[in-house]
Amino acid sequence: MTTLAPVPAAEPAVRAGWRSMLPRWSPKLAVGLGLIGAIALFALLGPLLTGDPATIRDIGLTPPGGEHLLGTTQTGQDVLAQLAHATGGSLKLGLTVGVLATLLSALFGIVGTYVGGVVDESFSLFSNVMLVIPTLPLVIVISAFVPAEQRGAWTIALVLAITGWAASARVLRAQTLSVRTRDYVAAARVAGEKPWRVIAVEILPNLLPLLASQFVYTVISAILNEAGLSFLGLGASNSSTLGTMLYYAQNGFALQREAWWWFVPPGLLIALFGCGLALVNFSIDEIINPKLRDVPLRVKEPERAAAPVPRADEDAVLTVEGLSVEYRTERPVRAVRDVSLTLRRGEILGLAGESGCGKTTLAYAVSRLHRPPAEITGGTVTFHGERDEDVLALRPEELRAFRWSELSMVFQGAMNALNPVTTVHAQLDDVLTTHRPGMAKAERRARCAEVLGLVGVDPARLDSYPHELSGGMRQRVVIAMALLLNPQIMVMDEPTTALDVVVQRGILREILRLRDEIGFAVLLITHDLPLLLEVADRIAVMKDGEVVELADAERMRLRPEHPYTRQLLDSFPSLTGERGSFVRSGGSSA
Ligand SMILES: Nc1ncnc2c1ncn2[C@@H]1O[C@H](COP(=O)(O)OP(=O)(O)OP(=O)(O)O)[C@@H](O)[C@H]1O
Repeated sequence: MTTLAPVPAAEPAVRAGWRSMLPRWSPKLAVGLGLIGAIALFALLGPLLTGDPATIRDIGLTPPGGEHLLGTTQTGQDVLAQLAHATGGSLKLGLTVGVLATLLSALFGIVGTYVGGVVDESFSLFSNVMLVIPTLPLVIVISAFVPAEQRGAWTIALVLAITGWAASARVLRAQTLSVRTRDYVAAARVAGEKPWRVIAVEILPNLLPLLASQFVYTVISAILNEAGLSFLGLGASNSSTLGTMLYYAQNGFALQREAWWWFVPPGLLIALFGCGLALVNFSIDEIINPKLRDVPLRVKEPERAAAPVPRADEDAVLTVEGLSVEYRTERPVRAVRDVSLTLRRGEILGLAGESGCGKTTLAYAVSRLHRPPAEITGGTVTFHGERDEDVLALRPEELRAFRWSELSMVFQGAMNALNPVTTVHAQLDDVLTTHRPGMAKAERRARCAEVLGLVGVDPARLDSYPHELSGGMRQRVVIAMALLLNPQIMVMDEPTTALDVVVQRGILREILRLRDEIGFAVLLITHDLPLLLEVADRIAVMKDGEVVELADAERMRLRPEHPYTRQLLDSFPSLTGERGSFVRSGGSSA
C-alpha cells in the first residue's frame, strides 16, 4: 500500500521512540496525576512535618486555626498530623489490595479462560461461588475470626483482596472469551507462539484498559471497605488509616458536635484520590489504543460561511472544488489534495486509484462523515438541489436531513453494517420513521417492500434477520436502504468488494438499471479500473491524494493520457482476454 508522504509541517513536533507511546498531555491526565501526586506527597512528607499524631492536649475540639491548621480531635490530637499518617496507611492498604485482587482476577479470569477445559470450568465455578457470597458479612466474619492483636494492615489487605477479585474475574473472563476467538489470536497460535506469549502479547494489551479500571475500582473499594470495617471496630489494630480516623470521629460524636474538621478532611481525601485514579484511568486507554492517541475527544467544527460554487454545468448535481483533507496525526498526512470534480445528474462517476491514494477519505469528506484526526483543510462541496448548498457549511440538523434524503452512502463492508438482532424491515423502517415522520405504518411497510423488490430481494424477506440472508442479499438490503428516500446522489465505496465476481456483477447491473429508472447519480469508488470501464460514464483516477486524470470511460479505455492511468490499466488483465504487462512481468497470476 502506498502511504502518502507526510506533510513537511513544523508542528506538531513528532515525538520519537518510546515517547510516542505515551498519551498526549491532557487536562484530565494532568489533573489526575496532580491529585494522586499531591496526595502521595502529603502521605510521604506529611508525617515528617506534622509531628506526633497521638499527642494528647488539653484543647479538645479546637476548630482549624493558626497552631492546628485542621483543628484538633476530642482529645486535643492534631487532625492534620493524624490525616498525614492515616493517608499513608490507606494508600498502602488500597494499593496492596489493588495489586493482589488484580493478580487474582487475572489468574482466574484470563489464564483460566485461555487454558480452557476443566481449568476454565473449575476457575469459573470458584469465581461464581466467591461472587455470590455477600462480601461485607464475609469480611466481617473473617476479620472477627482473626484476634484483634493479630489483625494488622496486612491481614486486612489479604481479607479485602480475597473478597474483592471475583467480580473483576467474571468481567475479564467474558472479554477474554471474546478476544480469544479473534483472528489475530488464532494466527499467533497457528504461528506457534507459546501460550504465555499469546496471553502476554496478543490478549493482555486488549484487556489492559479493563484491568486498569478494575484496579482503580478495587483500590477505591478497598479504601472504602477498610473504612467500613474500621467503622465497625474490625479494622487493622496496629495502623492508622482514613477509615480509623472516621471511626474515631464517629465515636467522638464529631457530627453532632459540629466538629466538621475531624471527619470532612479524611472523607474528602478518599474522594479526591478516587477521582485522581479515575482520571488517569481514562488516559490509559490512549496508551493501549494507538487509534485514540491523536484523536481529540471533542472537536469543534470550524464555523464556515456558506460558499456554494455555482454549477459550471447545467447537469451538475455535486461540485467538489479544490477539496483538501489532512489527517492531523503525529505525522500529518495530506490524504486528499486540491481535488475538483463535478458529478452530473444521473451519471456514474468512477473514482479509481491504488490502495491508500485517498478515495475513501474523499468519499467521507464529501458526505461530511470524516472524523478526527481527519480535517478538511480547504475547498468546497456544493450540492445543486433546488438551490446551491455548501455541504461543508451545513448545520447539524440540515446535514442530517441532507445525508439520507439527498445523498446516501454504501460503504466498504456495508453488509456487516446491518444490526444482527433486528429484522430487515425494522432497519429499513427506522430510516423512514426518522426522515418521514408523517408516513403511515402501512405506507412505510409498502415502501420497504418496494425498495427490496427494486434491488432484487424478495419482499417476503422483510421479516428475516440479517444472518438468514446471503452476503449478496445483505449487500442488496444495504443498497435498498440507501435508496429508500430517493436520494439524488449515492456515494458507493467498494460496494461489492466482499462478494464473488458473479454476485458483484449482478449487483452492479442492478445499480445501472436503477440509475436508468430512478435517475440518481453515483460516485462509485473502487480500485477495480476494468470494472469502472464497464459501468461508469466518466472516470477520475487518483494518485497520492490528487486526481491525475478525469475523462469519459470510453476515452480513458482507448486513450489514457496520464502515465499512471496507463500503468493502472496495464496492471489488469486486458478486456480482450490478454494479460496486462504488470501481470506478465510479475510472472504470477493476479
Ligand atoms: N485515521 C488515519 N490516520 C492517519 N492517516 C490515515 C488515517 N486513515 C487513512 N489514513 C491515510 O490516508 C491515506 C488515504 O487513505 P484512504 O483510506 O482514503 O485510501 P483509499 O484510497 O480509500 O485506500 P483503500 O482502497 O485501500 O481503501 C493513506 O495514506 C492512509 O494511510
